[in-house]
Amino acid sequence: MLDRFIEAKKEELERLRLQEANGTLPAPLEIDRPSLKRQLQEAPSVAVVAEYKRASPSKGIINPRLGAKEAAEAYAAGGAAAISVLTEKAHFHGSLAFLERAQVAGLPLLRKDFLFHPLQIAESAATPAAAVLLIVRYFLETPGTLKTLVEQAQAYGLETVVEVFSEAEIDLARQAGADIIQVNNRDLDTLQVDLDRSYALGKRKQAGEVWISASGINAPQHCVALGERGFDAVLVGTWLMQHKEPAAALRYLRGVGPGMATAKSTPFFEQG
Ligand SMILES: O=C(O)c1ccccc1NCC(=O)[C@H](O)[C@H](O)COP(=O)(O)O
Repeated sequence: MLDRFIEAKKEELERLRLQEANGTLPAPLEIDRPSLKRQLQEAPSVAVVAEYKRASPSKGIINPRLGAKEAAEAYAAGGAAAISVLTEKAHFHGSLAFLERAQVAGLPLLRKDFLFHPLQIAESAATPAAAVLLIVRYFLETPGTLKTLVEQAQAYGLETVVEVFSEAEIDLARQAGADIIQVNNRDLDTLQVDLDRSYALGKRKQAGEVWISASGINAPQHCVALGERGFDAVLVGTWLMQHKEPAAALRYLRGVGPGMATAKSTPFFEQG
């Protein structure tokens, strides 16, 4: 699957190379980007990063009628700590323009895409994104490139969310300087989700890191269980996008009703 995602990026990279050669690459936005890390760290309970996702390889079309601006407003009203925006076009029907529209909520924005080239990071810096996603699996043979991209993003004032699937990938993420680590519960080949991956890998969290569990989260009990294992945040897309009232769905998920607090605790921390 990851190879298919890279293949779909060929045209985009050609365009970016041409823009660089012509001197028409968009300039970095000179704005104060809110910190995703701080926002997730300071949340009193397990934070929700709510995702704007119109379609996906696992579900096909999810909800093309909900606009990015409307979704962002609903997510903010429902208490999201940050918003993830899928910008990948070919498989997720995303667009960079969605980042501009989602900006209305004033929350940190995560650009979710398949990013592996410095020009894609440069292009991200021209958007209001606060952070970009980097998937360790793309850099198993070239861990130096992951480090370079993390540093390039930082130089632009962008944070990085570094996604892992295994213990070995956590080590690579740390070697690259990652301090926001995301465990993806979805197998990128079979597309099956299994929260046990987060439950197992959560034990590797170290002090000073922010951890996010992503994919397949659709119940307050998931947030409670992940909070008990030290996760600072959950990232939820499909379930919120499918819901008629995303703000209400988000409140339900966050357990803001009586007796449903999703406490954050750190019982399984590794010694850093
Ligand atoms: O969502 C997919 O089908 C998918 C397939 C292959 C690679 C990535 C995929 N999703 C990207 C994501 O990281 C998810 O959108 C995110 O974790 C939210 O997941 P969910 O709440 O299950 O929509």
